Amino acid sequence: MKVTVVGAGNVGATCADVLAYREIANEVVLVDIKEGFAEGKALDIWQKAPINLYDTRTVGVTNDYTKTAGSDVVVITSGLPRKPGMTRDDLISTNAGIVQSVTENIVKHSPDAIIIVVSNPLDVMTYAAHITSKLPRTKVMGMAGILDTARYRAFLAEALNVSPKDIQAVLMGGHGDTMVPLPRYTTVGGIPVTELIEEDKLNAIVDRTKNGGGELVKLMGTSAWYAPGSAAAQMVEAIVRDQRRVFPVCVKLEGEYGIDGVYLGVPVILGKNGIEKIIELQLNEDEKQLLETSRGHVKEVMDALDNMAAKA
Ligand SMILES: NC(=O)C1=CN([C@@H]2O[C@H](COP(=O)(O)OP(=O)(O)OC[C@H]3O[C@@H](n4cnc5c(N)ncnc54)[C@H](O)[C@@H]3O)[C@@H](O)[C@H]2O)C=CC1
Ligand SMILES: O=C([O-])CC(=O)C(=O)O
Repeated sequence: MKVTVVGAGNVGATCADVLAYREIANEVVLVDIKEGFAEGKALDIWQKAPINLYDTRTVGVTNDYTKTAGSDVVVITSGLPRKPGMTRDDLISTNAGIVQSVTENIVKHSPDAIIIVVSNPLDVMTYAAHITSKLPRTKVMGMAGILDTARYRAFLAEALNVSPKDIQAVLMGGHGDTMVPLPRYTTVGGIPVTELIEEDKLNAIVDRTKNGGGELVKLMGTSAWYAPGSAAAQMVEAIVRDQRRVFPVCVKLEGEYGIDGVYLGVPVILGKNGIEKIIELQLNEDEKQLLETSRGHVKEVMDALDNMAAKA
């Protein structure tokens, strides 16, 4: 299996590293626009192979998409990360152009690839990649839900002093402050989380999860990469190994949850064809309201992108 990662920065290089050392692909091609940058990162990852014992070949290129030809999966991480004081939506004007031009190059050289978008603002960059690619919606998706759920699970594990391995959870909606963690679908070793933690503590964890990206931006001056890069690699693994894993993934909704034409995180089955199935949960009235707020926000940013395109 051949996987391309576009953007050799913090998230892209981390994703490529996980793909290599976990031998998720035979070949990983790293692409960046900065001269020599992807080549250097790929070489560094390759030089780690004799230490960590893996044989995935890692190749770096500067904007040369011929080397990406025939990729089975492509992860797009190219674009600006936010700085303290910015929202993800502030990145739209720069990142939309980058994501669109990268997608054109990808599809030209790997017409059968499944595309995983990571660049922010995530839901709207998934929209940009999907319309540019002209691929079916099952083959163009965004990574955010695994990351947001992982943050939620990590905070819960800390609060309950249990292993994060035993926390199962699902989270829906856009990748932003309006994301919708679902305590009703959160379990700890099979036990509903609501039986193990007080309501106010759980609410505080939900709020911290919603601001999880911003918390790290404030601490580091740029956004996170270890968990995001690993989350994207986990999606690649589910596809190339046809694992049929159940993850929250950003995809274009076409009537599911009563929503049409908006890109939102929902639970899906991920396998060799990409999105194998969208799972429709029976949400209660409160959850439906939260999802509707999230839909409204993502739709506003999608409209902003359409307006930018109309003026261009
Ligand atoms: N979906 C999610 O949950 C997450 C999304 N992100 C987003 O991922 C993106 C990347 O973040 P980082 O890796 O931290 O940023 P970074 O600045 O470390 O890396 C971005 C890389 O993209 C490259 N690039 C820019 N234009 C390009 C083009 N046209 N072709 C190829 N490469 C190009 C840059 O040279 C740079 O090396 C940001 O938009 C960030 O907001 C970050 C974390 C989580
Ligand atoms: O916060 C950011 O800008 C990057 C991101 O999406 C995240 O870490 O959740």
